[in-house]
Amino acid sequence: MRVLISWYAFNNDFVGSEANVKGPTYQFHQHFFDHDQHLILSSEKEDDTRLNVLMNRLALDFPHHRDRINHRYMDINDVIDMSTIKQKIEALLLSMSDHELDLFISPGTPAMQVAWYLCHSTLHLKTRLLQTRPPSKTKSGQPELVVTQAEESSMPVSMVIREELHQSTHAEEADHLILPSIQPVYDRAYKLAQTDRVTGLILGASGTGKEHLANYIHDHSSRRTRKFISVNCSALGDTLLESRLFGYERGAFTGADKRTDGYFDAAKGGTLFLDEIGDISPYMQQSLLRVLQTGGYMPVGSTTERKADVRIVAATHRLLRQECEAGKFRWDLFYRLAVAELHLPSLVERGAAEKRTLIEYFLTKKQSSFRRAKPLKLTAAAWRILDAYLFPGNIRELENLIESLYVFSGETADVADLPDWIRLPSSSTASFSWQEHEKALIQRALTYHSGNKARACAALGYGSINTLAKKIVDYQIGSTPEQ
Ligand SMILES: Nc1ncnc2c1ncn2[C@@H]1O[C@H](COP(=O)(O)OP(=O)(O)OP(=O)(O)O)[C@@H](O)[C@H]1O
Repeated sequence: MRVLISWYAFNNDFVGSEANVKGPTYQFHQHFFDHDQHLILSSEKEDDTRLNVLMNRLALDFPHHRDRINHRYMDINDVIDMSTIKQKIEALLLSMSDHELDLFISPGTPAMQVAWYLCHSTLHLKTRLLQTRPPSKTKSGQPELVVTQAEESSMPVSMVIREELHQSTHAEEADHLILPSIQPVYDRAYKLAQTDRVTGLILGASGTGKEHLANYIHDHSSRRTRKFISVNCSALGDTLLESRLFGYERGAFTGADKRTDGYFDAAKGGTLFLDEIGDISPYMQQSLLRVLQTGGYMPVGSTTERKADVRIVAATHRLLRQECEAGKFRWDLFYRLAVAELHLPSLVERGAAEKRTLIEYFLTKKQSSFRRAKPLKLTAAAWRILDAYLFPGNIRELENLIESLYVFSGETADVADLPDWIRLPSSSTASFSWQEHEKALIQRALTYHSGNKARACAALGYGSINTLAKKIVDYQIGSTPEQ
């Protein structure tokens, strides 16, 4: 779909309280509009009388455009605040990234125009910058449409950023294995990284690489020289999570003997990764929503607000939309977080060929950390068993398995070197239900480690014991695990 997007011109699109037929928006419709949609942006929060006047006039004079004209309230307090304008239109453009976007830049304040230029040159979306030349400035006496070429040479800032990114991409390349099934996710993540503060929500089962992807976003953004801080939200109760995130003043609670900065301070200028966001309480959902809405936060026990200068990337293994539908997670927070939603597939969804490539990748990658002269080899029989195994713990389980093979095998790993639960699958692993498989695996790990949750958790490769504890409840695994 071809979409035209523009602000309206506060002065030029109006004569008094009427729409100006010589104004840029009207003229565009009269001479050049052949789009599937025109999205007119208003800086107001709601109820914009001027916008209504303009839209009514366009609908009246160009009835065949009527159904194609839409509007969006952008809620911009200060129309010369370039950074806020840029942030808001970045989010808008990313949400429409599947379309061809013509950015009509003639109407709007200079700050709005610069923001269009920056978004066009840094987001790598299918955007064109359009301007109109009024009849008084053309030889023909007719208005002309100009497609503005924002060459990189006219964009020194973004060029510098891109050059640095290019170098860092090379440095990081070895750590990211981007195979075809996740290429589109990483492409979207790259575009997200090019924005400054747009939030991202990564969805995917445990061990699918959510934190890895969040790291990739940070490494490819202009924030990469600052910190990437990862917080496992499910591991901390409300009070602890709140004081860790926002910091606290001296005397804020018993034991708070000195003023302490939180993760929002520590990650200043960088990226804050909120893992297991789906597990936070309604109270913390409200607190985070406030930060995302106001851009500020208050340390516990303080009355002074601090500005939050972080990009938030959140992740969860939960089906967050369903959690919202069930009333367990706030929709308003969901939408604030999910400006860019990224979904990582499980290993089962990624197919046999990619699983093999991942095994080979980790066999090679771990060689140097285990100081082996040659990469570990697998016998054909061991390969057959791994081909049949579904790896419910996804990449993390696969990576852990290769590490344990390096620890316990010689130059070649054979069937006998594989753990029991992989070598001797029970009838339940013949099932292709991911949940059944994971449940069986947890039961076996608990049996194997005599019910010791910490050891079972490490063997399963879960990031925290809380993840395991929750799964035990979710899957209704009894205290006496099945054999
Ligand atoms: N694209 C990739 N290339 C190379 N290694 C990867 C990739 N994706 C994930 N990994 C590796 O897989 C392991 C698991 O990834 P990660 O910790 O990001 O998963 P996760 O989804 O955040 O897990 P959890 O939900 O349990 O927190 C890590 O060691 C990570 O480095």
